[in-house]
Amino acid sequence: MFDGQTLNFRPAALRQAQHRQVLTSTLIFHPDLSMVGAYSQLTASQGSWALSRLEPGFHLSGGAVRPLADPYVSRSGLNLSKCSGGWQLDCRNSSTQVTDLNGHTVDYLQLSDADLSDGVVLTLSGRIVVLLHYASPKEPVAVDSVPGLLGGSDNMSQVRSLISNVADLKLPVLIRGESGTGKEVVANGIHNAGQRRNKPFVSVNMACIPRELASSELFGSVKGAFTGASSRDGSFQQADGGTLFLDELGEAPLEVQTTLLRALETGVVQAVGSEKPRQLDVRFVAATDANLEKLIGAESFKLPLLQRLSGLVIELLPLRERPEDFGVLFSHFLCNALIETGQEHKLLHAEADSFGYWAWLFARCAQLNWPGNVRQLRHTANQLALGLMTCHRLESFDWYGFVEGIANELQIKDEVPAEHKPAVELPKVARRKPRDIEDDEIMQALSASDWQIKMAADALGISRAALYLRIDASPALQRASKLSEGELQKCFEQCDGDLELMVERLQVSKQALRRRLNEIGVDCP
Ligand SMILES: Nc1ncnc2c1ncn2[C@@H]1O[C@H](COP(=O)(O)OP(=O)(O)OP(=O)(O)O)[C@@H](O)[C@H]1O
Repeated sequence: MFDGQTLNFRPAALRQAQHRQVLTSTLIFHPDLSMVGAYSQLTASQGSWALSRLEPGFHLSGGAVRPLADPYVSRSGLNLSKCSGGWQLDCRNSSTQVTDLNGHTVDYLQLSDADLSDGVVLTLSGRIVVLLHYASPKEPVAVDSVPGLLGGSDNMSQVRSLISNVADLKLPVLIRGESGTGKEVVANGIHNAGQRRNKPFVSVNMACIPRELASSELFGSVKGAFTGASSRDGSFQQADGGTLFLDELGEAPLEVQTTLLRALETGVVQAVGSEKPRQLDVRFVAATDANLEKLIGAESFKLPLLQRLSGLVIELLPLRERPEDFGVLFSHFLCNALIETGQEHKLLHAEADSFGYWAWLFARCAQLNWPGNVRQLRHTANQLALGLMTCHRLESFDWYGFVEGIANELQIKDEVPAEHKPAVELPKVARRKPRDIEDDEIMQALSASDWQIKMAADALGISRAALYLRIDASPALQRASKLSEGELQKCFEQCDGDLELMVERLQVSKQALRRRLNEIGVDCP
């Protein structure tokens, strides 16, 4: 299959500019029926760049590539490499053609500093997505040195070397970063990279420890210590010899902070009702997305606790500030989700002509400059895999609708602009007659789209109105607007007002449910 076609970036086309920069590209491509997330970098002696004429016929001089099933992408993976003719990028396609997202063939592309700061997305021959952007020069760190932690950005490389430096020390580590940036992954990485890896890793959500039970939750209790007390270990004893992960540290009630601080300062713990203090060997890793300094100012967080726990502070940047990690993470989550739902053939063995759908999707999602967090990215990959379950063929999936849905969810105002139609022709979903669709399929589509009527209707290839009619006609399906006040009240109480849970139980659209609850005067967030 590989025909050795190569894109050639001629150094002559690299324009002079003021700043020394490193251009980094994330490549997602599809050689010989396997998909690869690769990472490469090209150093310019001086700034601004132009991608030059594309001349097929050069040979590959990059390193080996690894299949997506092994998500760790090595720095020695696919490289832009220098050869006598210039810079080369293996494209592995017989009709090498670079297109921008408008589908126009790009023969010569000049990128300004501003373009590169924002990030530029190109699709090559409908099967490779290149995300070009600036990054600063860095020392290579083995990308797989911390298993489970993906990404080759500066931030991830720095986190990896910090983890390696402290893994075997008992130094407490405080991990800071917005929600969903991977703090727990890092905490696990610290534990697994060190000598404690075969000992327990105990995670405690500090927000969930009731203030009146702080001591017994953390240090355990002996039988009869208080009414109903049984003899049990607390989190400290459970983590003896291993790591205690104090998650959501900023949410810990003050009483819990005091109890914790006392144990950290004395180095011993005493089970409630016991006379005997115990010395334990516990390594502390804490995580928070809270502004602890502000909390200290407001006297709701204790400064000495912060000082005790921040032997080393690891800062995780949000994904929007390290766009080069997007491709690797998305392809990893997507591949896992497809494997879990038994659909890996749709990606790993996709027909060559349908790979354009994936390339388009990656390009569009990369172009959203992913304002969400890593967890949302994983959720999106899962949603996509579920959505695809109702489509036997990739072309019958509503790719536009899906990306629009993501944009809405992430509150990105601009929808896919008309001029950003995909480089590949995405046929519209084949329209179907509503009566030809079984209730089961409707149920699956609704469930896969989280009961979002538009998304489900698009996936089924029928109109929204037709879907409502089918729901009304089927005894197995229901609409929020048709639920009785009593039914709603009961479910609201049973679910403690948790809207997500109610949607799951009642199997209706969230928006409609919220509307209906408001109608009957139930306050819901
Ligand atoms: N660098 C990464 N490599 C692989 N998976 C990641 C990475 N970062 C985050 N994830 C995945 O994203 C999801 C959220 O990560 P995690 O729970 O560690 O975030 P968090 O910062 O602890 O979130 P929170 O503050 O809400 O507790 C998990 O599924 C995790 O596996």
